[in-house]
Amino acid sequence: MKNDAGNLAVVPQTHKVLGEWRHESGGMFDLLADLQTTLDIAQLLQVFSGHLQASVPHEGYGFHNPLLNLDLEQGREAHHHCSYTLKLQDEVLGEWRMRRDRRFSQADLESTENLLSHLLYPLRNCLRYREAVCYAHTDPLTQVGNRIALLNQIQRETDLARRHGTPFAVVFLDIDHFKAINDTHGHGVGDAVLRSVAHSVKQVVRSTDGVFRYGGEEFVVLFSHVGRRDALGLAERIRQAVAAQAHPVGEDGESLTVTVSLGLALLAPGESPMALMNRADQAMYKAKRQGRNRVAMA
Ligand SMILES: Nc1nc2c(ncn2[C@@H]2O[C@H](COP(=O)(O)OP(=O)(O)OP(=O)(O)O)[C@@H](O)[C@H]2O)c(=O)[nH]1
Repeated sequence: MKNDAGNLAVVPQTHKVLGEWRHESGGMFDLLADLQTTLDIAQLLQVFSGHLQASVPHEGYGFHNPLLNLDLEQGREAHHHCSYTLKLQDEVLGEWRMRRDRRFSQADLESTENLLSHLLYPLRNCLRYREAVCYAHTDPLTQVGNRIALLNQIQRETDLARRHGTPFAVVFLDIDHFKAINDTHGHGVGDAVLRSVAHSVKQVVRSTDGVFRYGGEEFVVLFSHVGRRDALGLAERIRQAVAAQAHPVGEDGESLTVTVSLGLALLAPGESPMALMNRADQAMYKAKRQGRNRVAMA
């Protein structure tokens, strides 16, 4: 693959762009208006690519921002590519990549750069919006999804599972005797244990599976496309991973371990997300009654 452009920082050049783009297609004002119509990054890039096609036909494009975990790709692979680091007032917004079968000429690159300069402010708005949504859906202590995020996702996953006839499992997880950890070692250690349990769970599950803090010392994990046997295996792996983790409690190298009780429920025909969660919660209490540090099925 050839990079015809290299990595350039695109900065807004409104004047130059206005003149050239109006001359080339007369579509500049449509572009500016269309770029204001969405706060969704994928949609924004689609709109942008659609406008760019008129002057610089391309087979595919991508946008990457590792800090925000964004890796969007559209279209197909092609032999030639160009990429631009998009910057606005020293803030790196991400990298725009474009691919096509034909080599990019100097005029193509100039048109691309000109149009990209109009993408910067709308793109920054989208990124800010995404950050705000992310923040509102993230538990600040453990950095996993919070209860709002859970309720949104469980509804979505239940709908999808029902539509496609795929299995869907919910795990309720509660740290055993967590109050005693707080009482003995203080809330700072309790908080550290919560963070590290969340981390252990995330290490076990796929990145597409959702991990959420339901509240206090309770977490919920959603397993899409996972049947009963695999869900049981995953819940058991979570239990083992948490139990294997040592948590430092002082300066002298002292550490403690914790265990978790897990309740597992699989979506039944016609069941609501709330009913499914309740069954998983009840199964978790069953695991507690049976002696803790175990997985119980609903
Ligand atoms: N450090 C810390 N503690 C919390 C947080 N949220 C809830 N807790 C504590 O979690 C503890 C939960 O205790 P209990 O509900 O009695 O349950 P448990 O001690 O884990 O006992 P079992 O669930 O029966 O095994 C309480 O002491 C809460 O104060 C938090 O964000 N940080």
